[in-house]
Amino acid sequence: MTTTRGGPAAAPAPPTRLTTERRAAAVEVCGLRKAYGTKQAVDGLDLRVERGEIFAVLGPNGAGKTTTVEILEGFRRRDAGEVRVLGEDPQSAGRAWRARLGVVLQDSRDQSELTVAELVRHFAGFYPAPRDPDEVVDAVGLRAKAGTRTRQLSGGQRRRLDVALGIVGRPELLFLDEPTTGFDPQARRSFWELVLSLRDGGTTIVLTTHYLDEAAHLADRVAVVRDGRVVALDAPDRLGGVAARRPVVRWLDGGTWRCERTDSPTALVTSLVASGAGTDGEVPGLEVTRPSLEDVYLDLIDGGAATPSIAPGTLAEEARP
Ligand SMILES: Nc1ncnc2c1ncn2[C@@H]1O[C@H](COP(=O)(O)OP(=O)(O)OP(=O)(O)O)[C@@H](O)[C@H]1O
Repeated sequence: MTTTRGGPAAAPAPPTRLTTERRAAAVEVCGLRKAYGTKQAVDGLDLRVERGEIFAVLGPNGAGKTTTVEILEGFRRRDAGEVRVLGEDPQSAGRAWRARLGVVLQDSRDQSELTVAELVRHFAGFYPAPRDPDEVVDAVGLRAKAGTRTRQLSGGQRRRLDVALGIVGRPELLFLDEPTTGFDPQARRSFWELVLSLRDGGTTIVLTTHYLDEAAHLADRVAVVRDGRVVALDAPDRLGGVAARRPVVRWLDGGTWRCERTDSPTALVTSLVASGAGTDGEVPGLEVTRPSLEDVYLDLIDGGAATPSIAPGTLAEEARP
């Protein structure tokens, strides 16, 4: 499996045309637009998801993520732009195309008298080459609940069942919309392992999530959507560019918190020690941190509320809670 990592550019280069080559990309979107009345929900969005990658779509509430993903899934019509999903236009693609997709929606409330194993078996019957239903139940960690009626599942167990139904058809492309909402920490971890194993088995995954740690752990690349457009696209550890990732050194100086963003934290710490910052050779409160994906994301969407805006190489005082 080839894991695609992003190129050096922080901002996405808009595709100039969509290719007609079937294996070219899992998803290609160019100039996508969609309005609801006067609300422009998607406003010229471009992106490209490579085959075999986990691609996370991040953005604040109302940014246009669900609208975009629903257009890709063929559930919603666009106003303008070009879209290819597995080489076809979702607006005109047929049942054979749909069978190549797996969709795990944000909100599935259907209650059933069927047991977990029965429902997964039932769904497997819709696809030409399904996975073994029992193996799928195992893979999502529901073996102990295989004989339980689905209406008796907890929220997190129901979400695992949704994932089972999404993958039983052996999809080439899997859409996961906020898949771990309601999961306990252990369930999230084991779900992450499942998603990675699907990717390693060749499934392309488009993941929408509000959990930045989830995106950081899973995604090969992330797109940040704001106001219906992609404002940044890169690997999680490269998003925002080098400057956004510059380490921050914090320390206490005579009762005042100070911090500095620097490319050479070791040199700064050495100089602090040499300058006798602490009476016992220790620098009080010393901390060296690298902005997390969450810090960079918050900077991208609200212009810097998350991290102190410190020019490289300058000292700054910082209020601390
Ligand atoms: N069916 C609809 N009718 C009218 N407006 C809608 C409809 N669906 C979405 N919108 C509006 O379009 C904008 C984009 O919504 P969308 O659901 O795509 O955002 P989102 O990024 O998925 O948000 P969230 O993170 O809250 O799920 C929002 O302003 C929303 O209120």
